[in-house]
Order: sequence, then C-alpha cells, then structure tokens
Amino acid sequence: MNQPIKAYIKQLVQEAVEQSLSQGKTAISIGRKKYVIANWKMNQNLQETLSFFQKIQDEDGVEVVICPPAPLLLPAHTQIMQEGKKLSLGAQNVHQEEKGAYTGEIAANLVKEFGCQYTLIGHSERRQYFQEDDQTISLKVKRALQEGLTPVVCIGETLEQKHQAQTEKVLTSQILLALEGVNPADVIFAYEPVWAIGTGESASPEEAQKMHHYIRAVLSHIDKKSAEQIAILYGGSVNETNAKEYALMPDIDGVLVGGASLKVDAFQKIITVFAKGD
Ligand SMILES: O=C[C@H](O)COP(=O)(O)O
Repeated sequence: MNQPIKAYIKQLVQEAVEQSLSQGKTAISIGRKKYVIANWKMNQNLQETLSFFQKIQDEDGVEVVICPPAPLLLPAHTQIMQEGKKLSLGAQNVHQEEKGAYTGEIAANLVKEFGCQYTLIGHSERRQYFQEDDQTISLKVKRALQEGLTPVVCIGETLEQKHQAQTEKVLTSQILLALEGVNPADVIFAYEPVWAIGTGESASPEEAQKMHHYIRAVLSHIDKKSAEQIAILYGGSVNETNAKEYALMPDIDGVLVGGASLKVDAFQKIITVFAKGD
C-alpha cells in the first residue's frame, strides 16, 4: 500500500474513533485476562535470577511473565521447571528474520526453544537506541507469531509528541502498522508513554485509562470482537504503591514493569494487586 493511501486510512480511523468516543459508543468489557510483565532490561546476573525465581510466587487470576536478558532465559526456564511455578517467560526482543547472518541478534525460534511464550516488540528503548521503526516492528510481530510467540507490542508517545498534541495520531499509526496482516486477537499491547519510562513520572491512572480507552476504540474499528478481548497493559514507572490505582481502571488489563520488577518484594505486591482484582 502506498504512503498517501496509508496516511488517508490512518486519518479516517482516527476521525471515526474520535467520533465514536464523543458519542460514548465504545463498550468496555470486564473479565479480560490480567497480565503482570517484568522487563528486566539489561539488569540482573545469574545468581540474582536464580534467587528471584526461588522467591517469587505465582498467584491465581494473573499471568505473570518475566522478560530477563536473553542469556538468562535458559537458566530461568530451568529454575521455573524445578520450582514447579506457574510463571511464564518472555524475550525482550527478537529479530524479524528466521535465521541468517545477523551477528548479535536473537532468533524467535530459539527463545521459544528456551521456554518463552511471549516477546516484547518495539519497546521505546529499541525504537530510540536501535532505530527500530514501525515497519521493522510490523515484521517482528509477524515473525513472533510465526514462531508461536505472543507479541507484546509497545506503543507510546514521546514528551515532544505529547506537547504537540500528537498522542492519538502517534498511537493510531503505531497500532495500524503493527497489526498489518495480523489477527489483532493474537497480540497484546502495552501503552508506555516514553516520558514515563524510568523517570518516576508515571501517567496518572485517569490519563492512562483515557489512552487505553482510545487504543481499544482504534482496535474496535479494526475488529470489534477482538478489541473487547485484547489485553492492553500500562507501563511507565509502575511500582508497588501506584499499581492498585491502575488495576482499578476498566481498560487497564495489567502492567509492564521495569525498575520495580527487579525487587522481588515490590514485584510480588504488584502481582497480588492484579491477582485480587482490586
Ligand atoms: O518495560 C518497562 C518500561 O520501560 C517501564 O520501565 P519502568 O517501570 O522502569 O519505568
């Protein structure tokens, strides 16, 4: 599809979504699966990883996914098996190609073999430091699905885009490109405003809810039924103190946690908040 047509479609979707929202038309469906996902980024060593999996407890009612650095996936998988806990693993990134001469890159089928069921795709740090654009992210989503991984697609606006009132436009574009040629029901979204990541300045629960509602409205213009089922997680300075406020929001189906997921006690409290559903 050429660029002017793509831009036109984005504009049409955005206008339709804004009209639906102003008429209060988008349905909120309670009862979606809840997720608490840890993104350790480039933190934790082998000993810290083994100790974390010995201490952390699974809880009913919430899918807990840990995304350690790639070299820690196999020891983490082994430890989870030994402990017999209901914990899942995710990669932080995978390459879009199946295999080949891509030095230093990570193959999706390999992380699957190492016990992953999920992979983050398009985290803002990948977009910012590794020049991942929406086109690459779209290919990575397809690769993940082909290898049987659930992609957790990270979307969000920068501070500059927020100040320029571009948030909705940016999110619409990121969603449409990520879902090109993909069944929306197979994907999880994580709304992570870039200005809230690792800064201690989180989006307020109301602000996050508003954007999650917008994201679901965009999704419902692609596939209404899937939109009601798709999990949309919030990420950005979530901790054991503020997690409960996000859990109370009807369109927030879980959280993607960076810094606070490195501390077992803090992360356990966040799991409990979403497991209890209040
Ligand atoms: O993937 C996690 C996000 O980047 C959030 O990180 P943070 O909780 O340290 O702000």
